[in-house]
Amino acid sequence: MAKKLKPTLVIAGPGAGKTHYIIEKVINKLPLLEPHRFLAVITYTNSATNEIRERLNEKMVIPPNVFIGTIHSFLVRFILKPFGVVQGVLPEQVVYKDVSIKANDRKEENIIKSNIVKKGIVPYEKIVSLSSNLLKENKKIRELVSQRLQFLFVDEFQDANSGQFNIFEEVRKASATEMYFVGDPEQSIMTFQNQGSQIQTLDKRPIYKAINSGTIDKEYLDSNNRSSSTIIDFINNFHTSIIQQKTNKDNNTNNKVTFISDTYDLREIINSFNSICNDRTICENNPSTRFFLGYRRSTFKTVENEYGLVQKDDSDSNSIQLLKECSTFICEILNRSRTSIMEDLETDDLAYRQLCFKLVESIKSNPFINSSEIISLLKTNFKCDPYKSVHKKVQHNPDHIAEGFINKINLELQYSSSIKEIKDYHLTIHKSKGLQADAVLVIAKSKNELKKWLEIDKQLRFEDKQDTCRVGYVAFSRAKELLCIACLEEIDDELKKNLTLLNVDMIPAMGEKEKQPI
Ligand SMILES: Nc1ncnc2c1ncn2[C@@H]1O[C@H](COP(=O)(O)OP(=O)(O)OP(=O)(O)O)[C@@H](O)[C@H]1O
Repeated sequence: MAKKLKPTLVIAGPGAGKTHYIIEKVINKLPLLEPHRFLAVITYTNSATNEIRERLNEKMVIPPNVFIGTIHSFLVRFILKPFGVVQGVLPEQVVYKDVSIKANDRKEENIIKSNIVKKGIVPYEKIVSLSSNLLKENKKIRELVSQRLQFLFVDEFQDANSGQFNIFEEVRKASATEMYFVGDPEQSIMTFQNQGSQIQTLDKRPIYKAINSGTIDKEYLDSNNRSSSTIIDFINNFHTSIIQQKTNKDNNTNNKVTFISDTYDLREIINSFNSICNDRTICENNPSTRFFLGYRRSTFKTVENEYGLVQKDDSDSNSIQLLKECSTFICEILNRSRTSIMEDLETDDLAYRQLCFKLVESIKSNPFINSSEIISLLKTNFKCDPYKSVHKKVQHNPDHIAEGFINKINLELQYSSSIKEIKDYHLTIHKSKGLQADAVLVIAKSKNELKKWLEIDKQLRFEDKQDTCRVGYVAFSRAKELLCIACLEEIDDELKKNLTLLNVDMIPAMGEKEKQPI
């Protein structure tokens, strides 16, 4: 009998090169990939998908039986498309979209969701449960999926929720897929996914279930190719499963982790951070990239123009991406699948793309175009009514969807022209995941938030359902050479003592008068 395939869980901290690891592994496995089977890499963000694709592309022509994409696109392609219609859980034509439902309770919401699925509108969050049910209830489907998948890689595994983990478990049980999960439990910040009552303490989350599972092999990567030794020593205080070693030989800076003290004023904090960056007695090298991080988007919003900070957003600005955005917008606003729109218009794929291109061009040529103008263009070109709703309790606001689309395209166009010159970004800590900068300023909005960020008691970190302590960890670990921390509220002596025990330097803020250039 063939040896049972055990998945491997690779636990790796920040800067360990998780993407690098996956790319190397994929390259090693490709010669073994059978032509009728697939190698799939599941990522959690579009930027990670693009990075893996680009980096593989540099080394080879990516074979057609390699899939790289988000968990939702993976489930649609490998489970819902091939088995959803034949099993009668989905109609022939479907559109997958974000849906907002005004229901009185959870039960009514679920009934509405099931009703609209029958009409071909599949809310994103249903993708996981529909796929999971198909696998769980049908052994044959499990086997077929596993036979089709020779290799499965999951990046950012700490972000997999229980529903997704159950799917990987079903595939594992079918025993034909070699699986690798790569992640960092300390960067598990699930509260962001809006999972409400489903939020669990860290030890109950899938990555910990996997760590404690006898059916999964474990590997630990303890290198950090990103940060200086002072920053690594600092973040090592917090990690619940790894003590990292510095491996980046080119990063020899020894800047101390710094707390900007004696001020709670945002402008004073920013001025002080910039002056530390410019002071060669404190910051050895001139940082060429700087991140300004806060929990909320609004933290730096009021000062972004004053300091020339740019809000960093997920975007990729090539024309294929723009066309994809446009097609998603059209399906979403019309509540129809791409295929059914094309069938009604009696056009082919090329003509459909030309129509999409027309919409993008209309925004390019007039950035001030408004939602009603876009909707009117859409009605003329696609001969459909965007105001037709699918269910009276499912919110459908075409003007809002159109505004979102116009903003997105404008942002991407603007981003593509400015990306090369901009070096200073302000972003939420959640958005900074996976990214890095030479110098990082992290601002806590309150002393309680800061206190949680600095928590070193492993048990309390485990129990933090809100993930506040891990959000701090993600922020701290973005820094390559200089890490500065500040707080918008006065901190007490206990916190000061904690900072000192963590070997953090306290540097008093400079006054408003001495405003520093970036
Ligand atoms: N094996 C390696 N050799 C040299 N440099 C590497 C290696 N792996 C990664 N790096 C570099 O180290 C830095 C951090 O890597 P990367 O961003 O891939 O880490 P990560 O594990 O994804 O971190 P995070 O969890 O914070 O997202 C990058 O500048 C990357 O180019």
